[in-house]
Amino acid sequence: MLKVKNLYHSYTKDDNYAVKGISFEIKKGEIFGFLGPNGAGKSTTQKILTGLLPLQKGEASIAGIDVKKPTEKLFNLIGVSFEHPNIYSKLTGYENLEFYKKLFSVPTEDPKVLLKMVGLEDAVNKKAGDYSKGMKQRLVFARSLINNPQLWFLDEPISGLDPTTASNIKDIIKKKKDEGTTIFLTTHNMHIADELCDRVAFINEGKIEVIDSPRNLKLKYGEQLVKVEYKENNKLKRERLSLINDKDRDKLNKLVNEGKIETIHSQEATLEEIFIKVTGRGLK
Ligand SMILES: Nc1ncnc2c1ncn2[C@@H]1O[C@H](COP(=O)(O)OP(=O)(O)OP(=O)(O)O)[C@@H](O)[C@H]1O
Repeated sequence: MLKVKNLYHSYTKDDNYAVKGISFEIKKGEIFGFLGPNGAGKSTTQKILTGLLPLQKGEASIAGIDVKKPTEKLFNLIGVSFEHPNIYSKLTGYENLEFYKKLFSVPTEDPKVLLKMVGLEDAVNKKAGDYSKGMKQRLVFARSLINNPQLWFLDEPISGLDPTTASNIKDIIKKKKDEGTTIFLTTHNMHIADELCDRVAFINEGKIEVIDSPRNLKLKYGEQLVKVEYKENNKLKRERLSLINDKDRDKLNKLVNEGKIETIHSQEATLEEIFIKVTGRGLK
């Protein structure tokens, strides 16, 4: 669905690159996470792919359409939800979506259905300028679905939302994936990446350091450990035991056979820990 090859971008049009030769592909129906700290080059890449910045160097195509020469056909295929809402403040939520709808030449969704889906049914006729920050974010999120996009760009879709709203937004993303939508998710929130993404790319200083599924990354870079609590001489003991180290495995087997274990938990590495291991820096 999306193919990117050797993409570069320089804001100063010299060899000072914000994006330094990145390549990746996203398959239809996949949720692909673009994970990296501030200034890594995530937004720059997303802006090139959505036609907001010109493609200076490299290749990119969406469903076979060259991003270098964006056409109406390409814009009909994509949806973009930005982190920082860009809306018409003087129009109501409903009017914002009605206006946006007219920009597409493909069948569009009913604005009221979309607004209800993101919990804005009571604010349909309220001026968008009077919406709270989270409401504006949900309005932009709903708006990005108006053309029922095949490739959906999401930039920090749950940042700053309360837990219930965030959970609703995550459910919508999962539902869209089940319906076959391909999703390019930009974030520095490792939890959402871990929960939603089929594969993630770690981007740092304009370069992709690694691309894999969260599960494979955990298996490859994480230590396989279990945390056990057990009683010995009437005292509660806690230990972290490796599943690959023979001595620790023997100890674990002994504790299991003797029936001493009170609690046991696997200790997987988080994506953030793996990111630090791979890039030598944190995600924030
Ligand atoms: N309009 C601009 N003009 C000049 N340099 C820019 C511009 N926008 C971004 N940059 C620079 O390009 C680099 C990549 O920035 P980018 O916004 O793509 O990072 P990001 O990964 O999206 O970060 P964040 O998580 O903070 O949004 C940074 O060094 C940034 O300072």
